[in-house]
Amino acid sequence: MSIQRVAVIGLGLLGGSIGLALAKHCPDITTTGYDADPATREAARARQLVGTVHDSAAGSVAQADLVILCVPVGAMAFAAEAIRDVLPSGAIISDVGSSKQSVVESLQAALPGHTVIPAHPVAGTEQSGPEAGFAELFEHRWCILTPPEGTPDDKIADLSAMWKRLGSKIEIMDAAHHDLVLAVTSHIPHLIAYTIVGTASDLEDVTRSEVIKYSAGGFRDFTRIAASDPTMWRDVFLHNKDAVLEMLGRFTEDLTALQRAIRRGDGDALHELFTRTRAIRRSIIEQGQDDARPDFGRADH
Ligand SMILES: NC(=O)C1=CN([C@@H]2O[C@H](COP(=O)(O)OP(=O)(O)OC[C@H]3O[C@@H](n4cnc5c(N)ncnc54)[C@H](O)[C@@H]3O)[C@@H](O)[C@H]2O)C=CC1
Ligand SMILES: O=C(O)C(=O)Cc1ccc(O)cc1
Repeated sequence: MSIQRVAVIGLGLLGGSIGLALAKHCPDITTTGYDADPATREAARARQLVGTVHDSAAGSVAQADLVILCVPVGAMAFAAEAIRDVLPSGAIISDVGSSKQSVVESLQAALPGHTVIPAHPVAGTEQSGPEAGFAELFEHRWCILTPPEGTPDDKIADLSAMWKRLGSKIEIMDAAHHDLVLAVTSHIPHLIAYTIVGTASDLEDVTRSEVIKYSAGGFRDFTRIAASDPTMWRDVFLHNKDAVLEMLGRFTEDLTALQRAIRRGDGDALHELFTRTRAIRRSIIEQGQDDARPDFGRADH
């Protein structure tokens, strides 16, 4: 049976975008929603992010055949516990969290006997909150599903079909593998951006105005990433701790090797690495995986 009633818990960037995308691409699907923050519920009503915004999590999921938790990964367990007693028995419970292993564990613990299919739409911006969402966020983007062993195939097919209707491409993988891959492709890049922007602004002989004035190049891209939501990213690092620390160890070794090459004047080592990384960027563009929308994710979006 295809999905007909979707409840969205958490009506910020991701939850709001899902509501708007369902309205755009799946007008046959009824949407309800809830957010713990009353001001966000008001804004969600004003923007019509979902069909009906409820004042309780329980009210929003009572009729749902799919519930999508769109809250920071550290809040997933609380959000799941809040619907435990009212979740319809056949409903799929899913989420959009940026890390998956700890999320699947807490959802299964909070909702025993329910079908849990974690998902990660690899689509977002540095913005957050109910004003930030837009219907096109998921178009041409990957959505990674990490169903635990034993998940019924028809439920995976139903959830995949819905994400495809929102414009996403589907990949299925193990939660632990997801967390390692995303640690190196998303989480550590964010950590580097937070670090470099922090380092630059801490320098005693570089004034804040100089940081702003000369941030036209690569540094400007880092400032966009470093403007990402502090609560969300705190939770990602605390909940994907092992994978992040593993990849951070490798990154630190590589950084040390570069430090040595610079100190020794080893231009060949630098040139070899920069040639390799340039080829990676070019192959991403050739595969059409770069951002086709020039204004996508920019601060002035
Ligand atoms: N921001 C991004 O670019 C992406 C974020 N994600 C993931 O999506 C999730 C949501 O992120 P955003 O939408 O960006 O955050 P957001 O901050 O825009 O929205 C989160 C919303 O959850 C609400 N909330 C928190 N605890 C709650 C609870 N217990 N019950 C109900 N509502 C609650 C907050 O009030 C807030 O409105 C996170 O897990 C994040 O890792 C995934 C892909 C991209
Ligand atoms: O804004 C950007 O560049 C992002 O990288 C957005 C993003 C943030 C978190 C995710 O889990 C997925 C995508």
